[in-house]
Amino acid sequence: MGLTNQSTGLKTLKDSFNVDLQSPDDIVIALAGNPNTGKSTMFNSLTGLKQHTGNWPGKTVTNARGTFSHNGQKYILVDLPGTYSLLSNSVEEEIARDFICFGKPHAVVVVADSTCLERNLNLLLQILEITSNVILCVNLIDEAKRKGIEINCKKLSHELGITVIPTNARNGIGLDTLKDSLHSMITAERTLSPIKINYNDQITEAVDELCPIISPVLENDVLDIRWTSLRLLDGDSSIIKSIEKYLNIDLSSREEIMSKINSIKDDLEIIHNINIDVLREKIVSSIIDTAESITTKVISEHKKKNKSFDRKIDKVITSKALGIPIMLLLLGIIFWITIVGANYPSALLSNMFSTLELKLTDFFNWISAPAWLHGVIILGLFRTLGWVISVMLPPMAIFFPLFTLLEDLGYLPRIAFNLDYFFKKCCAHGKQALTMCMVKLKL
Ligand SMILES: Nc1nc2c(ncn2[C@@H]2O[C@H](COP(=O)(O)OP(=O)(O)OP(=O)(O)O)[C@@H](O)[C@H]2O)c(=O)[nH]1
Ligand SMILES: [Mg+2]
Repeated sequence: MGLTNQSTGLKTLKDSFNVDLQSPDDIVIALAGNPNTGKSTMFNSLTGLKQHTGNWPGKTVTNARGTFSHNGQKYILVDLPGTYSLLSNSVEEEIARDFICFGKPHAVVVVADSTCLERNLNLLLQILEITSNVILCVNLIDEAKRKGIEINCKKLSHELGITVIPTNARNGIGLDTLKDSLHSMITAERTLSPIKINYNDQITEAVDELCPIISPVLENDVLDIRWTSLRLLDGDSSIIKSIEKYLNIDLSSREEIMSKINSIKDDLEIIHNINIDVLREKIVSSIIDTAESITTKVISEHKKKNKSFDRKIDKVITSKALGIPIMLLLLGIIFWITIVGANYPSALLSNMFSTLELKLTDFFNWISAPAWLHGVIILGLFRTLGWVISVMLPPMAIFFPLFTLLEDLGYLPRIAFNLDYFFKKCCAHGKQALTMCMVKLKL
């Protein structure tokens, strides 16, 4: 397919996404996927950078960039925020969608969590509607193995019509194969024809009717016309804004397009009883059905005792009745251990600094240092440093390991789940509780 010749989007990449290509031969790769699937871990392994990673969803909130070379070819890797779809339900979804649509990366590597493949395929299928240059990394294979889940990657590749690589981003397993596959993709002459989502007849007819109207307006090859038509029909106003922002085309002022969209929508509602909500529901269920049918063909699950035990624990710690009390109790215990436990090392450190201060004062007296110098260095700098260390260090040294323990046990996403209801009330998301927690502690 010779992706090195692709030039569309290079200007947009630099101007809008701050991805500066040193040479026109540089290849831009986007890392996309559901939250918490190991994208940043893979990004760090490939580029040697240190993007923030952790065992809860929603850590990466903006695009991060890094580079690596393979077989003499330079690759620019862009780590996108984790998203469950590209239907612009959140800012992260818009960031990821806009980069894939308008940044026109040469290829997209979708990092999927192999322990819940079906949910991850929903996003993959949506990305395949926008671009065919996609490689799927079935990540966390070690976790899948532990849970008795077996994925037939060869069959999955055949079903999807794209390259599928089993990976363990934490240990770097499969990353060499990924680099080789990227190399083959950019040098290959053949065009990929991956699987497409099958929508019902009424939706397909509606899209077919809108495509010829949209096609001459949008620049050649910039956006997939069918995908764009579907977004316009399902009332996604953010795509109109993004088209204006990145392509400088104001669709909302094109009378012929807007009236055609409205007349198709009216026909769908009057003739087929498909209003905008039903249309969205049908689009989403077509994606889910396709993902489900593929998953059942490629996955085999051996029931393991520990899996059902995990589920039982999950049911209790996220239940309506016990979820919040258990969370408050656990966080209360951690808070108590942090505060009470920190008192002892704090007192020790404080005593140590007081003794040291006396000794240093004796030393200053011995050398007959002026009072102002003693005031600045000992009573000012040294005493403040001593206070800060004795007060701040012990709680941090206790809290962070405990927080890491909760993270490794997988409890943090459960906290986000339990708090989601309350955060939603103020137009936020439960996962922000964890980010808030980290920011508060860093302060
Ligand atoms: N066991 C195992 N853990 C992994 C693997 N890949 C990543 N992880 C862990 O999974 C967690 C999430 O990884 P991240 O790289 O932060 O995930 P992300 O997809 O960037 O997450 P968001 O930015 O929130 O979307 C971290 O604790 C990683 O160490 C893997 O292959 N196996
Ligand atoms: Mg990340």
